[in-house]
Amino acid sequence: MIEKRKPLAVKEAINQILKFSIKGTSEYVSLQDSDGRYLAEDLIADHHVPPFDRSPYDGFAIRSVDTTEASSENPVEFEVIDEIGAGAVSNFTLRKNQAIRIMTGAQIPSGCDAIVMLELTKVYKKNEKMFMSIKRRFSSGDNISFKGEDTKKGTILVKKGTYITPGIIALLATFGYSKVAVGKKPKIGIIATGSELLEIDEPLVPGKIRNSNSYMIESQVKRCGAEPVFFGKLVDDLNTCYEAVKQALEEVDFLITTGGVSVGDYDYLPEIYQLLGANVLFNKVAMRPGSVTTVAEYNGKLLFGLSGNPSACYVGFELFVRPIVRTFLHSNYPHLQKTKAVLGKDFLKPNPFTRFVRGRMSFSDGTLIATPVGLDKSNVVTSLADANIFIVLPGGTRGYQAGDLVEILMIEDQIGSDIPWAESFK
Ligand SMILES: Nc1nc2c(c(=O)[nH]1)N[C@H]1C(S)=C(S)[C@@H](COP(=O)(O)OP(=O)(O)OC[C@H]3O[C@@H](n4cnc5c(N)ncnc54)[C@H](O)[C@@H]3O)O[C@H]1N2
Ligand code: MOO
Ligand SMILES: [Mg+2]
Repeated sequence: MIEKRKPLAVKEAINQILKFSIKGTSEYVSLQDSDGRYLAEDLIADHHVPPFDRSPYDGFAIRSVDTTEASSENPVEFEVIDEIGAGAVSNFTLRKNQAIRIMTGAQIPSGCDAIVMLELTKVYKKNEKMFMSIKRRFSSGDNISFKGEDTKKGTILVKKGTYITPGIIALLATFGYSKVAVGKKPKIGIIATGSELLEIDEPLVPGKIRNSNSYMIESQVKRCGAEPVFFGKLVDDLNTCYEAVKQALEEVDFLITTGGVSVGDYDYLPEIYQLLGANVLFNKVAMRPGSVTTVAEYNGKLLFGLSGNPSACYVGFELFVRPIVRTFLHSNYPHLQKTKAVLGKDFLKPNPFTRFVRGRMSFSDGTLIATPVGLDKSNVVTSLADANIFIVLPGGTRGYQAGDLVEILMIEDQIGSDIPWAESFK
């Protein structure tokens, strides 16, 4: 008799897995290599920015008090006593009606309390000396970029657990982080099972297809910030697969298998979990695609038994593996971001189980549109190329029409969410 599996609600399935989520260790990498990683320590300003009062313009440093009488009819004359570019510091202190020619980024000279842009001055020479005149008044503080106006020393600028973007790289460089503490990438083992699978460079022969899942998973593993370790594609043979799974488990933090997880004659994963003595958390989820997704725990390590069907495999990864990886990486936002969008075209299939329709988001006049892409079948591979969202259609509904408001999960977003999106789902 075929085993009858009891489907678990998606929310329950994710909660079961999260119980086994762990934070990984951290490591130091060079600033350039920290791109796209997750900060393992707060980024703190260790000095004021800017570190000194500086000029935001190319112009002249003056004392505003000397401009009190300046007007278009009464230009006020200044003697130019020095000139400095960014990086240079003037040794002079401004006295009455003196100016220093100063370029953008240079430190404000002592005595100066305002900067006049070059365009507002007339520059001329008299008796071998440089002069300039201005025709308007300036107030103290005009055009000065003050020390600490960007940020003050000691401010926590980015919290640990944040995904490192180019803007954060700029801050890390500003504060001299030549080495950056980041969450260590988990090693994720990948095993593809299936006697029908060909290598990607093999020609097609009757009954066989090329292995696409393991490459897809490798790419998903990298997209979510982990390190893939491919252990090969295996024929459907119990002993071969069991030995490979057992060996791989010793070398990785998490293991993903694809295929062989359903109830068929050559689906050996259920037996492998038994032989290992692994604790199966669930082997059926009330969702489409990916209802056969199985997750087991073995000595604290999670084994993700993803479906062999490409779309089901893809969805299973994003829903179940991604939050575990992101937690491991110290992210404070391990969950997929969820938002609402307007359905771009009819989706009339009734939904006994919660459905994760591969879709693409776009904007139209400021409205977020979610359009299903390709055939909505679990064995379909082509729809994945265009997908950047899952449209979540809750179980027990009769289908949806274009214009309906639907919830979407953003699978290409790197920031994530601290709110488990599945909380509101059955
Ligand atoms: N009697 C039942 N049959 C099936 C059930 C069920 O509940 N009762 N569930 C169906 C569902 S739902 C799914 S999903 C699939 C899951 O199958 P498996 O995870 O056991 O995967 P396989 O049988 O190994 O392969 C399924 C399908 O996927 C293709 N495949 C496998 N690996 C790859 C790969 N690396 N790259 C590309 N394509 C791959 C494989 O050729 C098959 O076509 O079971 C249903 N059956
Ligand atoms: O697991 Mo299957 O993908 O529900 O079609
Ligand atoms: Mg099968």
